[in-house]
Amino acid sequence: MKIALIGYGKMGKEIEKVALSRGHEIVSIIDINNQEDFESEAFRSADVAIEFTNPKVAYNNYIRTFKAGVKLVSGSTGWMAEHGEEIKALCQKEGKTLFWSSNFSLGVAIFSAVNKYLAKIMNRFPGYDVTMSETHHVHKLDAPSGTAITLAEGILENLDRKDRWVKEEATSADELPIRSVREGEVFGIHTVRYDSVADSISITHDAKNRGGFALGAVLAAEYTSDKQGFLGMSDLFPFLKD
Ligand SMILES: NC(=O)C1=CN([C@@H]2O[C@H](COP(=O)(O)OP(=O)(O)OC[C@H]3O[C@@H](n4cnc5c(N)ncnc54)[C@H](OP(=O)(O)O)[C@@H]3O)[C@@H](O)[C@H]2O)C=CC1
Ligand SMILES: O=C(O)C1=N[C@H](C(=O)O)C[C@H](O)C1
Repeated sequence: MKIALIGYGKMGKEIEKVALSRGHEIVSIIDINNQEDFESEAFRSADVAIEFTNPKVAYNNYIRTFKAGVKLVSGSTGWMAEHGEEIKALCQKEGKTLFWSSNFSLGVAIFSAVNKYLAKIMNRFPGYDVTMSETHHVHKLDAPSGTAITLAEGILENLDRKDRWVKEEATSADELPIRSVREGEVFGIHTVRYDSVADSISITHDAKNRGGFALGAVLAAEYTSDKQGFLGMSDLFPFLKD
């Protein structure tokens, strides 16, 4: 498969390694200094573009990729609140294609399913209150992490006594607090914790490197090459749905 990379930072370089190891060809690499390449023949020849940049530029990259007629996989976080509805509509009504996930690692796909199941169970156990925390490297621009927001949404959909997530501290019982820590070069740790007066139950995903995110992104690209619409991990792994 012919793959274009948009963003050649920590994730772009990791994805290049995984893509080459799986027999794919990298036909174009777009970073901040060669934006004109969105119009290049090489970029247009890609079966799929994989985008990992930052919250501020991701939306613009999506629009330029759609204009070039190239299918897109993206892991950029922090853009969804502002542009999510428009991008979904372009995919669902205008024939564009984006596979997006806040976290491409297979471990987080499994963790998300367990998180939703645990939240459902906790409807029967009102003595437990839930909190979340996420820890990442100091270079990260967004907080809470995209993964933490997705996990929080999974809890809100399934646990009746919580209505919304908030940053850091809850001020009422219906709020789900997410604490964000930035330290060193941590790849990404997410914990969901239920506390009662008697005990606590925690589930944690701890990424050991960026290889898992990169593998998931390349698997998503392989899946997306002959699909259309707004896609996510529940399309790639339908057996993890509910
Ligand atoms: N979904 C998932 O599984 C994962 C998601 N992420 C997310 O992916 C994103 C990228 O992470 P990471 O690779 O660690 O970040 P990096 O900062 O290491 O890489 C981002 C790259 O994008 C470049 N860039 C900046 N602006 C543009 C632009 N307009 N067009 C093309 N490239 C541009 C940057 O260049 P320069 O440095 O010169 O600005 C940099 O090389 C973040 O939003 C992060 O949260 C990260 C890991 C996993
Ligand atoms: O910026 C990162 O590094 C990561 N970002 C994603 C997120 O915001 O959840 C995924 C992963 O945790 C690494």
